[in-house]
Amino acid sequence: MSYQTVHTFGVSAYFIFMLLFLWMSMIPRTNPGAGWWAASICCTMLARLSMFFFPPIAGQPLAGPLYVLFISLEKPLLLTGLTRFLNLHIQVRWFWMASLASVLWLLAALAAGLPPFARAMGFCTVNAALLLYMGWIALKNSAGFPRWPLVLTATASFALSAHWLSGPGLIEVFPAWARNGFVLGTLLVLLQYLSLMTAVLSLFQSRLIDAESKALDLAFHDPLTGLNNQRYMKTLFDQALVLATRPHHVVAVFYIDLDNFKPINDTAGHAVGDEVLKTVAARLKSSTRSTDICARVGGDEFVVIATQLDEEAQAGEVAKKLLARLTECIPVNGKEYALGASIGVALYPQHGRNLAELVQRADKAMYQVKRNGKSGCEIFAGAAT
Ligand SMILES: Nc1nc2c(ncn2[C@@H]2O[C@H](COP(=O)(O)OP(=O)(O)OP(=O)(O)O)[C@@H](O)[C@H]2O)c(=O)[nH]1
Repeated sequence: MSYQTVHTFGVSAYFIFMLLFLWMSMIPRTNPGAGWWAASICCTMLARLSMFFFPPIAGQPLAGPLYVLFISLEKPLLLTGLTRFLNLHIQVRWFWMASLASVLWLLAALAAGLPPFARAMGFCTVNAALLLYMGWIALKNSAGFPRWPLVLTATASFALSAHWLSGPGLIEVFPAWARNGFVLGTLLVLLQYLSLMTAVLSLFQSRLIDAESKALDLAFHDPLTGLNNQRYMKTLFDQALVLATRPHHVVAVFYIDLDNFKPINDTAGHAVGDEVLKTVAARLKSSTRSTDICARVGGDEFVVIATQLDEEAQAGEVAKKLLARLTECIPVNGKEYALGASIGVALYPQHGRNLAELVQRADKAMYQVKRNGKSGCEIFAGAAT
């Protein structure tokens, strides 16, 4: 591969990568690292461009300084991008100081008239050390981030580190390595940036999926107890009715209002009240079948729908079971809290043909229990259970 071909390929590939990183940095909430990496690959591209326009083989005085300048900017930008991506609290000024030290070394070595090998060795060692550090932090902090892209970043960084470290020695022994080394370097840099790009996109994708599932969860569930919310209860009830095609099939709606819940809030605090509500929800779930529907429809109000009962009498048994579970003491932070529950029951199809009717009648039956002194259960129309 000719000198021009190597650098044309490098510059073109870096340019495309730079555009992609720029694009990623503009997508809201993609990742703060992407902008830094757009800047760092821009420096790599400019470093290559300087080699293209001022080839050192033609003895151009600008080639070396421009290359050194852009590479010295690239490494701290690259590392800063990684610290932003991984949300690390590392003082990035050390990266800049290391890069500055490598440039100062070059100037001092030039002034002292040191041979090219010695000059290059100091500069390359600093770059190799920064890349080694980059690989190490990518590996060490990959938990909670896309693992395989970061392992690839670390691998490419370690390989590039070895490449920088061995470069001056190899060029001394095999001068042709100056060109072959650029081919290898270009491929490794591309691998490193490709892995970073994959990491940004994978993280973005997993955050999107998380946000979507959280939004869905909020749309269908009560955030405190995790039970279904009122809207989703209606959907589930409609689905249950479609399945309720067996003759004599009964669906029972239980409207549950906790008794004396307010005093718990007032004396022990809202946080304890929340824990009590969560325990109530867990007890409702554990006392019903997986095909039944449990929903929180108000502060201390719940609806349970038993979807697959064979006969009316079973509804009374379920109500008693729920009452017994809910009136057991609830332990929170080492203290026990006693609750009661008033439960009204309405049956499908006897008491209503749709959920609104059934809930309204179960609610009416629940109020009858409250009027009769609380903590009990009653089927709509006054039939005692
Ligand atoms: N901790 C907590 N309390 C809530 C929440 N939502 C509503 N509440 C409270 O629940 C209480 C419900 O009021 P009531 O039903 O009158 O209380 P109660 O003492 O059970 O009254 P009875 O039903 O007549 O026995 C109110 O004090 C609300 O502030 C919540 O999410 N968390």
